[in-house]
Amino acid sequence: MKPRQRKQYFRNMKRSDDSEREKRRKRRRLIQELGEQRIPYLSPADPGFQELWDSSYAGLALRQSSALPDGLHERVQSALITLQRRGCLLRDLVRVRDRDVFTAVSRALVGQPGYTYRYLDTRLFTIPWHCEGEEGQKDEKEKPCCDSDLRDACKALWELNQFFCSDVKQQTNARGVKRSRSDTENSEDTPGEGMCEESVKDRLLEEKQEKEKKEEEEEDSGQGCSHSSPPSSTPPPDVAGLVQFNITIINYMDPSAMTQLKEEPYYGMGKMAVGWHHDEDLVPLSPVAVYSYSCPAEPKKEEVTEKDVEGQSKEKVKEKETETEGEGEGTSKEELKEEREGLEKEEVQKEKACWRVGLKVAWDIHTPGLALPLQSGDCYYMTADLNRTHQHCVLAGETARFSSTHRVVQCCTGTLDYIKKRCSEALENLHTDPEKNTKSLKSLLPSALQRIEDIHSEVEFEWLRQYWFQGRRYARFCSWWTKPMEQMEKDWKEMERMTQLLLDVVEDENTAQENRREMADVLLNALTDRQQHRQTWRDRYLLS
Ligand SMILES: O=C(O)CCC(=O)C(=O)O
Ligand SMILES: [Fe+2]
Repeated sequence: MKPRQRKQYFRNMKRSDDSEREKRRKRRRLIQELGEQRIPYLSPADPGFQELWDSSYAGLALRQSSALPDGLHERVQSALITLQRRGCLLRDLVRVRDRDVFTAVSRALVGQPGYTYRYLDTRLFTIPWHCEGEEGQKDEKEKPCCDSDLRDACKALWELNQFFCSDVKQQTNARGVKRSRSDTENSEDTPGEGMCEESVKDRLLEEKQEKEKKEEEEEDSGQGCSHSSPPSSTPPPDVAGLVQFNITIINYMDPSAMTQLKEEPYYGMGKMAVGWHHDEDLVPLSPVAVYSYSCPAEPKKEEVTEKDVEGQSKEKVKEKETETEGEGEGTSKEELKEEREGLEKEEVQKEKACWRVGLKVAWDIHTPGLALPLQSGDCYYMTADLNRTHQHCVLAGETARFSSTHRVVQCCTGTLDYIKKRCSEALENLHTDPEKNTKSLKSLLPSALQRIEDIHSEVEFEWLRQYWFQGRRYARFCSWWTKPMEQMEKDWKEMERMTQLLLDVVEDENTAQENRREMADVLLNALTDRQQHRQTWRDRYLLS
């Protein structure tokens, strides 16, 4: 970071502290205003549900389980169970509003070898999936990186991915995604998964205020649009007519094992497994495809099928009817009203037994929310700019449930190939004298030194520490990352060496005075930044 950038960085940090405080104050005030009020939301049984979907949630598509080949369901479901049985699904420690929290759902990232996915300050490393006809990914010693059980599981997820790649495209073409009225609105990422307590409660009203403020600012500056364009190296989401999903995050949660699920606070939709969020780190406008598999958690629950659950609640309704009839003497208006309310409650209960995805328009407290129930095997797609203009959450049902969420992750700075290239670039500046076996820096140009120190920090904080923190927990099942990370650690040690060499130059009285000052600047900035970041990571380790 250049000194000017550094100042800006700290100024921004201070500003974001101030705005956090300001937001908290606003939040408290708004919570009071909102009181017990709830914003309406619609479910399939409500009149106007389809119209609302068409008008305000047009980028959402449901694919019922029957759209997938039977064999694929079986393979995918058994793959998900394998991942869970093998202990691959773990709760992530993510950062939300300067705090480290565990996600309620357990997760694993499966996808293109060497890819990572970054969300809420946490980088996940892929368990590689295996393509048709391939023997299985080999690690550097040419041994398969996972055992055959896991390989088959990942292969099934790759197959599902292939299905989604072509099906999403067809669905989008067939339907011709209508532009929702929110298309012209701006959105900003709000804290996502793992979002907790007071944070969700007030966000909606706050969003409205922020949006108004933003619009004013934009009018002032004459800008129409505030979201940034994709980096130029980002491939388009759809190459040659195909959507290229490159990773999937597997989610798992058994609600009976969770004691503290948060209530959805704006609409009263029920308990949330994943709080309101936009998906992060995706190629702009790329779709997301989700496979939902609800399964009985405990062996003893295995006999209770969804049909049984439905049957049971019908039984109860019947019992009620019988009781009322049994009273014989005719029913008063009040009694009828109570009766109806009782039945409505039953309906709501029944609806909440099912897992659902909840959607809302970002920056909007007028459009009703949407709650879409998902039967086991159902899939849904979020297409066009739904993920940008809307937020989604996952509402827990009664059974345990897996989901496989396929995405087109930005790969410009998140792949092993990318970071390896960066390391080589930095190490090119290190010269080894073969005779004396001493090392020295080739270029002492401040811009070159700056670039190297930036790479040094990137390797340490975006890769090594992220890997030590959460990534290497997968090494037990899959050796794919082990060697590359060892190599990266060696490269990092060389970079530490280079920083030491730079210090030697700066301390050397024979170095020209003018250059010394500039070099010292670069060095001091890098060291101060790293010291701060290292402290943040120490705190994270202590909490984990
Ligand atoms: O499980 C789902 O249906 C979606 C989960 C989700 O939103 C996510 O993982 O980002
Ligand atoms: Fe999501």
